[in-house]
Amino acid sequence: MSAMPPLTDLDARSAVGDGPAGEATAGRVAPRGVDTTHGAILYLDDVTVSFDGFKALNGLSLDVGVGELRCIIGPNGAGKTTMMDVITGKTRPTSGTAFFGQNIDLTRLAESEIAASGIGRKFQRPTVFEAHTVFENLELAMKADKRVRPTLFSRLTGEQADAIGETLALIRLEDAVWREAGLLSHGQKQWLEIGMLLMQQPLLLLLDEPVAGMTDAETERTAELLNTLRGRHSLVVVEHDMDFVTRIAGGGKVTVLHEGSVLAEGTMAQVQADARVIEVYLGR
Ligand SMILES: Nc1ncnc2c1ncn2[C@@H]1O[C@H](COP(=O)(O)OP(=O)(O)OP(=O)(O)O)[C@@H](O)[C@H]1O
Repeated sequence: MSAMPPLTDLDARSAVGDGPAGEATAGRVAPRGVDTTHGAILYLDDVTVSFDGFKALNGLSLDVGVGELRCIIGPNGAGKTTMMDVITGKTRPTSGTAFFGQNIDLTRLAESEIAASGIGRKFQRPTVFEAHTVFENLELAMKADKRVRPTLFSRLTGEQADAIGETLALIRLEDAVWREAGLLSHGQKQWLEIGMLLMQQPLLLLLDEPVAGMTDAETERTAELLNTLRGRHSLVVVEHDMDFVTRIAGGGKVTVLHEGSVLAEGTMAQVQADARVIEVYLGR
């Protein structure tokens, strides 16, 4: 296990880097113009998605508040993935509206534009660059950020190195910083990918079954990580592991989807006691 060098040395290890001398690129994120003055970051209103007449989403309405960690649960086929696909522009609603803040109409933007506007998505399977180190993965993620001035073939600024150091601490991969990502455990790869998303400073983070395939210890650490992110980012987490959902939901809202729309919404205790939720999901 290689020890992590002081962060001041990190830029010296950088394979790619900053722009011409004197051009500040840290603190680099342009205002993205997401209007959240009404307190919500995501508004889905009466969204329907039909696949050849079959309604994967059927009049789905959902608001997520700024800084909220919203858990989405529901049986297989309830429409959870389709909902994420609508938010990220992968699937267009047949009808209904989807807004990021009050002003950004997600149904009119390309997937890349939505990502650039501040929505990050993590799919179920980790997709890290296996041949690169943990550090390089975080660095590449930061530099893939379209809002950052192109910085290939130059060095990291101190601020960028600090940002990587902070993320490493958050995802607890400081001891693995120079390890090839392909050598990490499944859980570590998942954390690294979350870290890669964080490097792009998303306003809204979508996580699809983040603890699937994790050990109990990894699941516990992931719960701690998400609890740390609560309030700093807005998060939507789709998950089937109810113990995990209980741990990250706290007293916050859990939304239960069923047949493409919201069946119930409330605290974990409230939805767990809901007879309809027990019938279609929890009681199975
Ligand atoms: N491209 C598609 N064409 C036809 N039907 C689709 C398509 N995508 C999804 N569906 C259907 O829409 C429904 C909702 O699927 P979706 O994947 O959103 O559910 P889910 O809640 O994410 O399920 P799971 O928990 O199994 O991941 C399912 O019945 C699925 O078969």
